Amino acid sequence: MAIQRASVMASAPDIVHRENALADGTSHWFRRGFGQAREAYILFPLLAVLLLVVIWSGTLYLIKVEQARAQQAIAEASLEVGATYEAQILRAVREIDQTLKLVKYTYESERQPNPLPKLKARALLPSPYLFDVSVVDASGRVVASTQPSEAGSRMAKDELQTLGPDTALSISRPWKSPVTGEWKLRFSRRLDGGEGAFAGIAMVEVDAAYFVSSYDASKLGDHGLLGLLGTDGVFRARRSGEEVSAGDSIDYATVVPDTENTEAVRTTNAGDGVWRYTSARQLYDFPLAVIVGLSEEEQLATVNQQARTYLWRAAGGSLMLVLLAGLLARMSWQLVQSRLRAGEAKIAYAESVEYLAYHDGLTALPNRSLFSKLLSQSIREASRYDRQLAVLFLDLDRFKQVNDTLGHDAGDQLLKEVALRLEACLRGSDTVARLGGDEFVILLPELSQDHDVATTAQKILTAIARPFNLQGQEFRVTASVGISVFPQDGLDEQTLKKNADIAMYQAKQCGKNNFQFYSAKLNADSLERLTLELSLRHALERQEFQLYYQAKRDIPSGQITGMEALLRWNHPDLGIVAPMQFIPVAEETGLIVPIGKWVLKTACRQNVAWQRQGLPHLGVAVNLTARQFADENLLTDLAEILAETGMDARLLELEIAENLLMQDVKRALGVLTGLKRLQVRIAIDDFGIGYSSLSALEQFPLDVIKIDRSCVCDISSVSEDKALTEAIIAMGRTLSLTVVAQGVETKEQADFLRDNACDEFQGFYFNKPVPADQFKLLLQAQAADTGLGT
Ligand SMILES: Nc1nc2c(ncn2[C@@H]2O[C@H](COP(=O)(O)O[C@H]3[C@@H](O)[C@H](n4cnc5c(=O)[nH]c(N)nc54)O[C@@H]3COP(=O)(O)O)[C@@H](O)[C@H]2O)c(=O)[nH]1
Repeated sequence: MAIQRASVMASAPDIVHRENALADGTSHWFRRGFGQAREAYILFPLLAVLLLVVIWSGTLYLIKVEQARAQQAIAEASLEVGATYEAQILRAVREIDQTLKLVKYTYESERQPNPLPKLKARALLPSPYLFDVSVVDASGRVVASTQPSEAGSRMAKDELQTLGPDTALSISRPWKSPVTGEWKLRFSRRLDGGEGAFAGIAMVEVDAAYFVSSYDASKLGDHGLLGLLGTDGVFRARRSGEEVSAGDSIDYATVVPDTENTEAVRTTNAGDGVWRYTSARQLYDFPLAVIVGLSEEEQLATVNQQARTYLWRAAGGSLMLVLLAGLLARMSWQLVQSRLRAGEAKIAYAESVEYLAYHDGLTALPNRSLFSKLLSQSIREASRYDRQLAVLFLDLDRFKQVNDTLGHDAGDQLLKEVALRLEACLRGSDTVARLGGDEFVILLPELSQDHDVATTAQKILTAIARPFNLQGQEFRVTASVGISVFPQDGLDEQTLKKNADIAMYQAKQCGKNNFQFYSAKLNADSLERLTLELSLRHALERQEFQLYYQAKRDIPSGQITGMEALLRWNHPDLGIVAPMQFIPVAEETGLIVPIGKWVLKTACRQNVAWQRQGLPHLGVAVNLTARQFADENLLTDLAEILAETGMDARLLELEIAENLLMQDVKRALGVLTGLKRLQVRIAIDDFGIGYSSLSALEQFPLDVIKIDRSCVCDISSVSEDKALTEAIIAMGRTLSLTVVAQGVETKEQADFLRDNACDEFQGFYFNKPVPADQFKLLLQAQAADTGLGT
């Protein structure tokens, strides 16, 4: 099957269209990109990354700010401690210098070689525990000292000479006491003799540790620094934690600023490698500077601890965020996947539904619906391009025989094999479809000459005629093919199919295993007959049948005692078609068998429904034709219908024409016995027009005799009919049969039948056949009148 498409030529509008399409495509990709980003499984990780950036930049910024603030605080603290330390040192050095000046003054003014006792007596000397005050003569001999052990000792000459000529306060380099091993410092002033001659020195010796004793661990920590530095770059005293040292030297100029505005500087000491915020101040009056250093590590410990806490919290938060985002993204991904899977399943389901809607389940060929669409489309194209097309209707000639003898599985196998052979005979552009049963239809969408169709049709007949191997047996069937050609045999799908069907019927009439082209020369009668037959074939599946019901009434009481189900055909074009018109056709074609089964089932189902609705339990009569009566499946079908509908068999009555019983008495007896075994009631229909004798009827298990309408019609005027009717009533009574008079149209006829004790009558005088819903009203009215329910 091929679907043809018109080729499209590129033109200016096409190019514009293509450019627009390109722009559309680009924006489509953008839209798609944004659309995807909106998907939760992408959005969550994106948000998580964003939050991570916020968390970490916030955390790092906070740490940085706090550290900067802390560093600033350390620098300020360093300056503050430095200022305090400077004041302490100034006080101490001034006190020492003051003492020296006193000693000098006393010595020089009073010319006393030992002024110390006098000064001591006046409490003008500092505590001997802190300072050793001594007087040294020009030869270097200690002539007086607050430290008794010092008196009489000597200073080295060269040492004295370094101090000698200077009039200012002299501060020695630190040295280690050989006695105590402590670092010592000496402060001294020159003593003048008469006429300014060098007379010696006054000196104060102090432990170097004294100058760093104000080291406060609560402020300076274990690695802080207090230092007293000489302008010569030599530390007079230095303390870090508990460790006191002196004598090491540094570059004074780089450490001590020569301005008033000092500031703390971050430096490291080569000795201990500790980074400190160091501030240094030069003493105003003395050749000394104080240095204070705060260990960066110690001072920032709290802030660093805080920073670590921040980092841990950020890390913990990040981990939770990543896990949460991962979890949500995973759930969302799974949701998307399951949505996709559900979507795919829906598409697959829709595709399979669509496939089933348009294909035959057995052969996988296109079905009637798809064929109709394809045919309509091909007709449109053929008419646009002025082409011909052909529709071939194919019906297998002996299919029923295969089904009946080999069974339905073999029948199915045959149909599948036929489908394959048909496809093999056709071109890719042709279509073969199965309409149902053994009917196939073929569309040849492009014809050049008529004989193309004939060639194809002959090819098909030859292919079908080849033997089939069914269940290990070789089996032969033939086919009849009818052909209609567009446009001469029809301009629309329906007409082409109908005419191909008529042509196929002609092929059957012409001895089967041949093909026939549709001919408009068929005479009107046969065409009408054919048309009727064709429509009748589809009437069941198209649900065009309907049952009417006619009441049977009890003569003495006038009550409805039962009903007869009568078939009506609601033809889409012809309207209601009377049974007399179509039942002979159905009988001839065998269609009466499936139609009759439908009637039986519908009548039983309706009867049970009325009973369930609380209406009286009345019998229903159904007609059987000769072909139905001869059908070998009659009893089994009937049993199935009774079981399926739940119908009480005793309420079902089958009307059989009198002549059917007499044609083959033995067989008729067998069928009737079977029916009686099922407990179904049996009525002889149209009795009186045949010539059955009482003795002939006696042999059959009957329940009802229905007097033919032709007898009833003239009972009031024709004496023979009157006599015949009286005789039938009497005969029925003798055989204990219920006698029903049909076709009662007048009051006279009714009165006559009442007077002659006929049991029941049926006719237009009382009720015409009506559809089920109207008949139900009759039953309800009667039930209301009599107050009878079930
Ligand atoms: N196998 C089946 N045969 C059926 C079925 N339904 C009907 N038939 C056969 O068709 C025959 C015509 O039936 P229908 O046109 O329905 O006519 C029935 C009544 O309408 C008609 N009738 C009833 N009373 C009167 C009347 O007073 N006057 C009058 N002119 N006609 C009347 O009689 C027909 C019923 O006859 P019968 O079946 O003999 O009781 C019909 O004869 C059936 O054989 C069907 O489902 N299956």
